[in-house]
Amino acid sequence: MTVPTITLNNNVQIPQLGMGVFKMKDHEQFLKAFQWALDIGYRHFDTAAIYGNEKWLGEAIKKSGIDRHELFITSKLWPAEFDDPKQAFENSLKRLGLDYLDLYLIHWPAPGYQQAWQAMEKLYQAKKIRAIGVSNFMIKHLEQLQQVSQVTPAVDQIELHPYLQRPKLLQYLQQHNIAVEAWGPLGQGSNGVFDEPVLQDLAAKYHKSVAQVILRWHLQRQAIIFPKSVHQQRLQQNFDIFDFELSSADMQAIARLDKNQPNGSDPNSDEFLAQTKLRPVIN
Ligand SMILES: NC(=O)C1=CN([C@@H]2O[C@H](COP(=O)(O)OP(=O)(O)OC[C@H]3O[C@@H](n4cnc5c(N)ncnc54)[C@H](OP(=O)(O)O)[C@@H]3O)[C@@H](O)[C@H]2O)C=CC1
Ligand SMILES: O=C1CO[C@H](CO)[C@@H](O)[C@@H]1O
Repeated sequence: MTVPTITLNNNVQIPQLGMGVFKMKDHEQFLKAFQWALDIGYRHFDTAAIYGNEKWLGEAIKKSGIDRHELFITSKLWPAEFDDPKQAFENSLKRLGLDYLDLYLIHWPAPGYQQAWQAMEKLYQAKKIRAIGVSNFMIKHLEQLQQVSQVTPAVDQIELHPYLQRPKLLQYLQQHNIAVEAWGPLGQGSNGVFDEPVLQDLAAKYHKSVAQVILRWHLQRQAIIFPKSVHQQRLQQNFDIFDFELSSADMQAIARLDKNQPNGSDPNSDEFLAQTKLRPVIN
């Protein structure tokens, strides 16, 4: 089955479902999970320099023999590398063994992101990246960026799940033609969302798992998703979400679960800002 695509604001097509590779720390497990994903039909992979596994992704791609043009590969610029985005980008490409990226994102809106964005615009204009975007940007960051940019971000990759739905930000992104990417679409497997009775009832109603109901909800909100799993059955399950549709009443029932409750870091905290100054550990 071919995953449906979303058309980004520069007409690039992105598969709406992919696989994320955050916290995939074991080499053999990584190679296995990638090949399972490819066999199931995944073609979109989301990584970042800070995940420390770009090299493994490159190795897995090469080993699989798949045509590069069939894949959609995203990586991200970590704030400690805002001083030289071109070098950081080239290092990512080298680790991935690729000669272009499909999507490259500013990972967090840490100080210096406007200048970093301008450097990314140059890489985009030089056609080394098919699309550029941002991650963890709130409305105020997008407005500040607009003042210094020539290129509108193609996507904003933000934490989203039933307990963190961000309706105002989503409305802003839609109005500005910026596609939504949901990170932690399953609440990172740790925020209790799998135990939510409303979702469990919907899972029983549609004969699907809670994870599938959540992922389907994201799709129907037009979000691009890349749930992470190192288990073959879960990778398959997370892919089997195109054969049912949640009713609008059920979409509304999930909308009522919003608690505005993030799992991720507060980008304004001292702890987080200190973390963004650490250079990625590269394998
Ligand atoms: N831009 C940013 O700041 C961030 C981006 N990301 C990106 O988003 C991707 C997805 O987010 P992520 O943080 O991984 O969290 P997810 O919401 O994708 O959850 C992953 C967790 O859920 C478990 N899981 C996966 N599928 C199922 C299933 N069907 N049933 C039960 N449990 C399941 C996984 O376990 P197991 O592997 O054992 O199956 C893992 O523990 C990342 O991999 C990364 O690419 C993530 C964080 C921040
Ligand atoms: O994508 C992410 C996961 O890894 C980082 C930390 O190691 C996070 O800060 C980031 O948002």
